[in-house]
Amino acid sequence: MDMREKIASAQRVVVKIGSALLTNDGQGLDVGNIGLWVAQIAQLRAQGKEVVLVSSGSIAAGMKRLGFSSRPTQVNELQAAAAVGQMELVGVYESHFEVHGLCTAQILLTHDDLSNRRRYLNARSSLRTLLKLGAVPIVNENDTVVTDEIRFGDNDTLGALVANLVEADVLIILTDQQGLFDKNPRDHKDATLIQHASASDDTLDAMASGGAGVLGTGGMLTKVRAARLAARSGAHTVIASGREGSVILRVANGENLGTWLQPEHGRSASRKQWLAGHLKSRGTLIIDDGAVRALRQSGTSLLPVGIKDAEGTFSRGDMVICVDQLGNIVARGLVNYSIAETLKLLGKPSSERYAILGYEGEPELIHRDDLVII
Ligand SMILES: Nc1ncnc2c1ncn2[C@@H]1O[C@H](COP(=O)(O)OP(=O)(O)O)[C@@H](O)[C@H]1O
Ligand SMILES: N[C@@H](CCC(=O)OP(=O)(O)O)C(=O)O
Repeated sequence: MDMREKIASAQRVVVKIGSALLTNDGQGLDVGNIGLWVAQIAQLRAQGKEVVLVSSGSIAAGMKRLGFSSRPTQVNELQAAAAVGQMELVGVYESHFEVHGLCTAQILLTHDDLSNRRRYLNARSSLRTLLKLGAVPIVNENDTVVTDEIRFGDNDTLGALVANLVEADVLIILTDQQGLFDKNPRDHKDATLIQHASASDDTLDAMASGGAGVLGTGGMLTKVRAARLAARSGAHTVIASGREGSVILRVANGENLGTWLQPEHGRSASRKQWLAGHLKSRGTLIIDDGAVRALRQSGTSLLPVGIKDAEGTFSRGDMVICVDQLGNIVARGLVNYSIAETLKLLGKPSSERYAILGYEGEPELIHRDDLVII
């Protein structure tokens, strides 16, 4: 399959729009272009694709509103600018998406939210639900509550983590350059565009280390690293110019624009590798024959009704092994409930979980996206 087919077959797309692009030469938000990107996202939605938008721009918008002539350097001033600007940013998006009959949702995340497994699952569940309900989630860093040490700092990294979180097929990073060049095109007129590379190619780092623009924070290096991070869950990354006409539609429909950074492994292989290599099992679920068949033959999620017993000390988000009643390993996956909750849910239909637990968790004990059949 070539680029055109791989990217064009993507069902779930994360679009990241950087500060360099979102602002009119540093003079607040570029409302006209935002309208054009929104229209393209609306078209992708009409094609049946799910889209999560990761948008920077709050600091740049707040700077204008608060009268800063250059980007503040103090964290508290950056936080103030972000808090003011985020209001305008989501307001602009909301009014543009409304024209296309789409509803938006604001998601502000911190590094901690994604490194803590429980919060990670909560964020993922909210995002999945929003996508299922047809809303367009608009994600930014929660700048108000973070300081230097715990910031993502740049939204490229955030975009990649969101791509991992929602298991996106493609991450499209829009910036003010046509893509990754072999050296910084701002300083070198003879720089040439890299059209296609493996995300894991470490020679890209030296090419990308030319620094950021005036408003952006990461430059190209964070975009290359973001592609590497996105590749860990099998996502493709395309870095392209947001100023190119219909860029989002053209990239998402497989046109050879910008820089395509390809993952080494496909999504399920990446997921398998990650589950196999990175997490220690914290417990075992003994599943009945019907559940074994459903997992093996239909690739379904694992529901509490198919569980005979559970052992271990696992919490929500931990990796557990699923075995049949003879002890043969069937699957491994990330469990949505702790051992105490699982023991209460054993063999029960999902519809009873509220009555049993007193709150509404996920219907699945392990979602099929978090499950690897052995
Ligand atoms: N090899 C390179 N290819 C393209 N751009 C580069 C390269 N090295 C550095 N850059 C710089 O990265 C900038 C884009 O990064 P940044 O300003 O952080 O944008 P954004 O806000 O969109 O994330 C470009 O304007 C460019 O000057
Ligand atoms: N959260 C910040 C974005 C951080 C940032 O500058 O990101 P980027 O422009 O993508 O390098 C904002 O909204 O201004």
